[in-house]
Amino acid sequence: MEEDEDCPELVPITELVQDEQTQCRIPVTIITGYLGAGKTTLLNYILTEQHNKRIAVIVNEFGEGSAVEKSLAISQAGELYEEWLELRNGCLCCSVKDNGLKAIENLMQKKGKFDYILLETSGLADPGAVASMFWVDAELGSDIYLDGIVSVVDAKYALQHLLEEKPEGLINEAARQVALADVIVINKTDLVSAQELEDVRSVARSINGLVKILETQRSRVDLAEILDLHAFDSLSGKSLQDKLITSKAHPHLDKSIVTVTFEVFGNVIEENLHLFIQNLLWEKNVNNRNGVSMEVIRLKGLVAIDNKHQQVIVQGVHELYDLEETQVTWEGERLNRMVFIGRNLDKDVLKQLFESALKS
Ligand SMILES: Nc1nc2c(ncn2[C@@H]2O[C@H](COP(=O)(O)OP(=O)(O)OP(=O)(O)O)[C@@H](O)[C@H]2O)c(=O)[nH]1
Ligand SMILES: [Zn+2]
Repeated sequence: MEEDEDCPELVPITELVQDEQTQCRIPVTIITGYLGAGKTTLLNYILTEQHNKRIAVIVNEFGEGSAVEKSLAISQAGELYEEWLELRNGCLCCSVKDNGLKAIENLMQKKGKFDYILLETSGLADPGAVASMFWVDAELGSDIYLDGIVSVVDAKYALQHLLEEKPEGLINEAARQVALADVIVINKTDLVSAQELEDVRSVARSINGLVKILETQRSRVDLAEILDLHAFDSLSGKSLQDKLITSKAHPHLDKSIVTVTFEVFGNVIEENLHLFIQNLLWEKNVNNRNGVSMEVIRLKGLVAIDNKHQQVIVQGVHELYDLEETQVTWEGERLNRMVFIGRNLDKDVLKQLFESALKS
């Protein structure tokens, strides 16, 4: 068994600039996806695949009434272990805030550290809510951090789920899962034609312009494509406009979830940036040109704060957001990059508001 002090060994070279704190913390990847899409198949595949990580899997299913235990599978070098995770009220989603993470941490103390945690949310759960909870805890000094959100999509039924119109005000859960994802696994490709697959791809793309899309049968993915994404602590590299892979498909409904990005040079005044984000996420009083309130599901940004040498990352999931200073110092031009995924978004309005938060 490994020493508690050991860091995970598989640190990607590109991430070595990460702050040291992150390196000893344990990543959590949230696996989401519509009912029956192939989440459990994916987890089983990962657990039985040879890898040199000690991976803990937590399944967050609803509907077990007063159940107080959750199955927790731990795999190491292809060997499986079963553990039980005790949760006070049986629902991880509701327990994470108080004792869920504690339970995971206790278990780690008992069993030695895991290198990685995978958390399957039930098919109808809002992954944003689960993500937010890990995030909140990170601020309390937990040694667990959110690495990314992987959404499994059923190639056969995706279009039906994604394009289904919901009553006014309600958001389409399948679309929300795609909107929040850092990686989409389009599974069951054996059940559809090349054209159908292309349609699924392009609708997913029209919702989330930055997401990485993988295609699988029986959820057999390359683990390197879904683990260690550092999706919540980096927004680096190429220009957003290059990164943004826009789909040819036009969103099918006005209420569709879309991705909006822009880049602006300058220094943003921190206080103004908070106001801008809070109006958007909390007050929800930022309207598009048709006077409809914009609804942001996911927000990411790399910003140049006035008087700060370091690049700052902005992350938002639903109403929760934070600013985090990176170890990277601005060199040359200070280019702010923003990404918004949500409904009724208006790029021009968002960009203008951001520009008015800049130091003149
Ligand atoms: N044809 C086909 N069937 C698949 C594939 N992957 C998974 N399945 C089947 O799809 C069904 C659902 O898979 P699960 O992995 O249980 O899906 P899930 O997302 O965990 O389902 P819930 O937890 O109920 O939401 C199972 O019967 C799988 O055997 C695939 O690539 N092709
Ligand atoms: Zn499942």
